[in-house]
Amino acid sequence: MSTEEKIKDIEAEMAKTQKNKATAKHLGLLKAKLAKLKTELVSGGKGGGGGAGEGFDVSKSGDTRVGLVGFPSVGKSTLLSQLTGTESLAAAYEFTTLTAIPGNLFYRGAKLQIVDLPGIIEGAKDGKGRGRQVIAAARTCNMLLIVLDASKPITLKKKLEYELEGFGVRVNKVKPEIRFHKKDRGGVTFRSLHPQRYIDDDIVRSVCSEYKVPNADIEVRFPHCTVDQIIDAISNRAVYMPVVYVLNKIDALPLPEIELLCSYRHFVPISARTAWNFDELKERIWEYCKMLRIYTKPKGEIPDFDSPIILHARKPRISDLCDRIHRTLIEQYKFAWVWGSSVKHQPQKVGKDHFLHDEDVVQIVKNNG
Ligand SMILES: Nc1nc2c(ncn2[C@@H]2O[C@H](COP(=O)(O)OP(=O)(O)OP(=O)(O)O)[C@@H](O)[C@H]2O)c(=O)[nH]1
Ligand SMILES: [K+]
Ligand SMILES: [Mg+2]
Repeated sequence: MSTEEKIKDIEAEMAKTQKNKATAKHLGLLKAKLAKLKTELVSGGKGGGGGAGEGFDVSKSGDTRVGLVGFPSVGKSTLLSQLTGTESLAAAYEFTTLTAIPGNLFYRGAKLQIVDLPGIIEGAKDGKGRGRQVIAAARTCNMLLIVLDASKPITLKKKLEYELEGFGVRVNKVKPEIRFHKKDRGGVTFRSLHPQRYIDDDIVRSVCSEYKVPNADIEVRFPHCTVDQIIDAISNRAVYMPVVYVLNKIDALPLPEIELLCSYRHFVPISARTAWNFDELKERIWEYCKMLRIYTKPKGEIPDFDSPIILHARKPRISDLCDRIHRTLIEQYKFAWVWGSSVKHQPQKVGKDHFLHDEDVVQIVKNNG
């Protein structure tokens, strides 16, 4: 049986199983199986049946990677061409783009790789179109622009999200606070100090057994964790993806409608064809990429504000900056002078564990200098 067929079988079984307390464990197990099979499809696991998760061969370049995802003919390629100057063929027929096309956007001293992707259609899991490869490529991005056609029903957004979520792409969600720790012995222990409506010992155990985890400690630090969240924690397959919804072809819409659509969270209306509202789009991309600009300052000189070092904001420290500048710099590191919002005094002497903020200026002082 192919992976697609197995997925169909499980979905059929889930559909006919009534949801109640007695079936919760069984359903949880089916969900875990389903998640596992779908991951196989996009990660090129065993036997996906024809090009499973092969993705597209685009080497990563630049400081971050932004993917363009959407239904056919919403204007993804037009957007890539206008935003980066790299020509990607655009036309009025569906599936004009058949592979991934990268372009570069230079913004605030950073180089962002924008990747145009083929259109996705409902049922990517069935291997229709290139949905799977598109999703495999989307998973490698640091953020996504979900491009929507403003003249089409906004409910299409839900269908796209459903496809992405099915393959472990968590759209604008934060990683839930679940501690998952594998052990050598002792079986599976599940703890939570919060009320749990959807999961219990049994369900957690069955998800663990599906993922062949015989021994582990699992602690849920919030109320009413879902089975899907437990599956994500145990399978480690989820990617937490910042997403901006780009509402394209706004030039074809009357003004009151545009105003309404602008008010939705995570939405940016644009016209790719006329490059309307690109300034806001770029600012949003920057915000969602969560990157920091650090300006380095050689002793006795002014910092080079044109070419910052870009760090990714999972709280970078001075030591991360050193690693970016040179592999062995940290060995010669004595201290650093920092100007900016991360310090109280301007400048302030800091150690290598100091956390940096966006636009800090740093002068590194070495042992021998
Ligand atoms: N009115 C209007 N038309 C647009 C805009 N952007 C793109 N289009 C048109 O929409 C059609 C599809 O554009 P593409 O850029 O090929 O769309 P795509 O999403 O890359 O399509 P696929 O690669 O086939 O998935 C073309 O005829 C474009 O000229 C826009 O901002 N306004
Ligand atoms: K098209
Ligand atoms: Mg295209």
